[in-house]
Amino acid sequence: MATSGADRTAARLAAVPGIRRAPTSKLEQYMLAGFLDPATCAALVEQIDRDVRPSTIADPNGDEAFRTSTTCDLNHRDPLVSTVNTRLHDLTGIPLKYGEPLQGQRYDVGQQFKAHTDYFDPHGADWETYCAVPGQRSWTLMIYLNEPGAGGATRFLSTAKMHQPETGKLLAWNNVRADGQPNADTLHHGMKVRKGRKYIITKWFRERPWPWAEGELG
Ligand SMILES: O=C(O)CCC(=O)C(=O)O
Ligand SMILES: [Fe+2]
Repeated sequence: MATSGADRTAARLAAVPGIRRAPTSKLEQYMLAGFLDPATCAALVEQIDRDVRPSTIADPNGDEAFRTSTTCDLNHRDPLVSTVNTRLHDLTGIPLKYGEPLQGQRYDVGQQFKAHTDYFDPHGADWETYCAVPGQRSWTLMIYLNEPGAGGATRFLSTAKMHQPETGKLLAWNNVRADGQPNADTLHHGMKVRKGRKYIITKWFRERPWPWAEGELG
């Protein structure tokens, strides 16, 4: 049976020239500067600006200000989106069908995504809605598309590391531990932008295939 291959992703990432592993045993995390060139980043920013909606969260916790950014559902029939998506899959070694559709996120001044994990709570009310078909999220890949004037770092609480936005830089981590359970040490905070705007793209991988529409993956 085909599998997502997510368990082999760390070894594959570790072999990428120029990549750095976060110096911690708490989570598997990698950083790669300049993964996307500035022109590609700028073109993605343009696409995000054309079509944003308020960002959402699973299992709302009553805090209306928990995630205040906007989100763009990128169009996978667009050649640029499709090329970037394929590159992210090649990097991880995870087949295309195990990926969620690529999203863009935009943060204006004062907007943030408070400390959260990207995996879904298996006991949460929204588990069925988000995970019945594709299962849990495994890896997260995110890429900074620009450098806001101030603020907008991604802070990992378990390592106390603040990842600063740098155009084209990729950040990757495994949301699942070696024993298959969600890794709470992946808790992270998309910090408030203080000046300018912040743009990123986010790619999440699943344990099982995503229900892609016919022809959408090319
Ligand atoms: O904006 C960031 O730095 C983090 C974004 C994030 O954690 C997410 O979209 O899940
Ligand atoms: Fe996140």
